[in-house]
Amino acid sequence: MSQHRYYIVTDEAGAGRALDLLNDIFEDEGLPIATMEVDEARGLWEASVYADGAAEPELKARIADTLAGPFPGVPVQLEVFDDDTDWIAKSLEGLKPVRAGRFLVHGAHDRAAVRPNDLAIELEAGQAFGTGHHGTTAGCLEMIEKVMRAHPRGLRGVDPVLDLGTGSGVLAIAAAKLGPVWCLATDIDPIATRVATANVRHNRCAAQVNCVTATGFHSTAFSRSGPFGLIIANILARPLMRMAPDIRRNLAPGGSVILSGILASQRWQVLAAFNTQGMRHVETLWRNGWVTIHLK
Ligand SMILES: C[S@@+](CC[C@H](N)C(=O)[O-])C[C@H]1O[C@@H](n2cnc3c(N)ncnc32)[C@H](O)[C@@H]1O
Repeated sequence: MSQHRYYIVTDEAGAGRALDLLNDIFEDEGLPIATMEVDEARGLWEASVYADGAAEPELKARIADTLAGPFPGVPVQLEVFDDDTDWIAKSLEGLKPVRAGRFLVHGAHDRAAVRPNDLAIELEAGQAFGTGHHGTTAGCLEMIEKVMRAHPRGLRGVDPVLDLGTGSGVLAIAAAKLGPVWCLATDIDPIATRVATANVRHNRCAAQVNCVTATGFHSTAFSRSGPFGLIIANILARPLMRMAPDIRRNLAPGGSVILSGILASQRWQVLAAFNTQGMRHVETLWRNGWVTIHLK
């Protein structure tokens, strides 16, 4: 199936503003929205909406309408990815590797950037979200390191880990690179599960990470592998709120939850949904208009 990316080129602040506006309109339709830096020297960023299937002139027009006020004269551009396009590899082209805490997420072309103390995650080409360039992924990487290093019972306190909505597998790989924990990585999208499996192998974490296709908690893999000491879920605010009772049920006593895919404006609603399940807020990280929340 082909995929389309509708995007505008702007600066960092503009990309953040476009991200908020596009999320307000298109989040409910489940369309992935992302910002990324495309030219560090010139300070250029792109804000993009991704959609599957045939190009939709109507969608392009709605995006243009949404952005017309704050971005007068800035055209909405269209890029088409066909089945053979390595779009993650493409999104990594020309981009510097991303640092988040001790992690360095990079493509094969940037192996030389890895420093001796980095926890390097090399992502193979694939059709799944999670290159580290999105604020939610970077926020989760940073939070995973904080939570896993600070646990009073050490890594035993977070083992096993669940990465719900694994995409490229980047967060499960990050958890595995921090130490000897076992991780269940699930995604609703079988293509993502396939890509994650390949990335897990490529990063030599296959003994620690098992990738499974599942919608929410609808799989016996959860009861077989859980309860979990750490649940990481970078999805979107509404599905996360709906899944709050399931997340709580699958959490081990004293366990931690890291949530992302949440706009700053949605933070209180998400916290309320998880407070109702008896969980309390520990810390929030902000990145490019997105928040990453740690609860216990
Ligand atoms: C924003 S991406 C996050 C990918 C990666 N974990 C990261 O942090 O970069 C969200 C992922 O969640 C998956 N997803 C969405 N709804 C889901 C659900 N109900 N159950 C499992 N996975 C879901 C999507 O297919 C997508 O791969």
